[in-house]
Amino acid sequence: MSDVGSTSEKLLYLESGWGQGDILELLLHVGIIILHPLRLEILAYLDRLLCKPVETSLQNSLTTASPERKAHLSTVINLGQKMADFNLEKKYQEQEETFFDDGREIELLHFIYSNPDIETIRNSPTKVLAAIDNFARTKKYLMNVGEDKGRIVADLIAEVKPEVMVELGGYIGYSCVLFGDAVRKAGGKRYFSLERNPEFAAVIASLVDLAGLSDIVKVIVGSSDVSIKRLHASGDLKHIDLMFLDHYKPAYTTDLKLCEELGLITPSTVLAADNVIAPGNPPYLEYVRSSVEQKKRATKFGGTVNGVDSRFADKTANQYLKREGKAQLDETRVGNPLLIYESKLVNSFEPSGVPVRKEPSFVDV
Ligand SMILES: C[S@@+](CC[C@H](N)C(=O)[O-])C[C@H]1O[C@@H](n2cnc3c(N)ncnc32)[C@H](O)[C@@H]1O
Repeated sequence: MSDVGSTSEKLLYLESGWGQGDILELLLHVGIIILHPLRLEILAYLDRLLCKPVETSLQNSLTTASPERKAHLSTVINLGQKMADFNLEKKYQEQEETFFDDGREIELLHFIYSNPDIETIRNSPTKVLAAIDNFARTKKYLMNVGEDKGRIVADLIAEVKPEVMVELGGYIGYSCVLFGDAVRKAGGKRYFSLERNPEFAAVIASLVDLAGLSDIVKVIVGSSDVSIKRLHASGDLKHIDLMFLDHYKPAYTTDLKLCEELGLITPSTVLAADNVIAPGNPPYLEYVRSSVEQKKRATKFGGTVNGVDSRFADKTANQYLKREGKAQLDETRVGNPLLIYESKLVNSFEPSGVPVRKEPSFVDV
């Protein structure tokens, strides 16, 4: 243990056969594991709350790590609440009992295309987003990521510069237009928007075309797991540099594990997951924060086939029941238990102005 605390640049190397006992347990508990083809590198990094006394030296090991090593970090950004003031003028309409799939998505298209200034909107992602926001502020609520949380991911795109980005859950295309534009500006090649509802997917495609982003954005219609497998099998998707998870909450974990199993997620991948605090996604948070040992232990006991974790409220589990029927999720997926994620909570606001409730035990970064 003292080796770890006093190590600034030196990294510990462990052969992939496990069982190194307490020291490993400690490192897995507090650290990031950087996966290497031949051996596992463990780069210790402590949350402020977890182990303050050795924070500095271990932080140094992070800051002095070579760019190559840093590039191997798998990162999970969990979008939560930011303490900046929310501008009430930007507040979306209240979310009603039925807040999507009631015709409002097509209404949105009529609203935008009947704008007398439509020709000035064309080929401008910013103006398309403003038009969508205008609808959601003055007409009906839309379940978009919105300006505040959207900016966090757009900044992340500028930093990560993904060649290929995937979003799970496109809805009417707000995140797709915002992030597709950001990926293009960052020099990226492809933005895949995976959307199960064909009507919503058609709305996305229409607004992507209006925004002039058809060269970079590809809208994929179908259930995310099926689409991921097909894109991988066809060779169209070989690696995911950045993934935005914003679809069916119980599918966050199963889809992430699928991507891990297919080798689409590597230690350089960054994940941004929306709504993990509110409405909340305990199984996903648990998975991305688990140690290798915890994951291995969990897989021994197995999951349920085609089941939805009982921690999800009925409302979440049945959100898409009307169209899609009962969710079919393969909860037996094991993913790649050797991947460990560094997890950060980024605070923000819902577009309705509601600050997402903070998780009691979480560390802000
Ligand atoms: C919260 S909305 C996405 C909002 C969008 N990302 C934005 O910010 O503009 C969730 C979307 O995920 C879609 N969805 C739900 N389950 C899905 C699945 N398994 N595969 C693909 N799309 C799914 C829904 O149809 C819905 O349009």
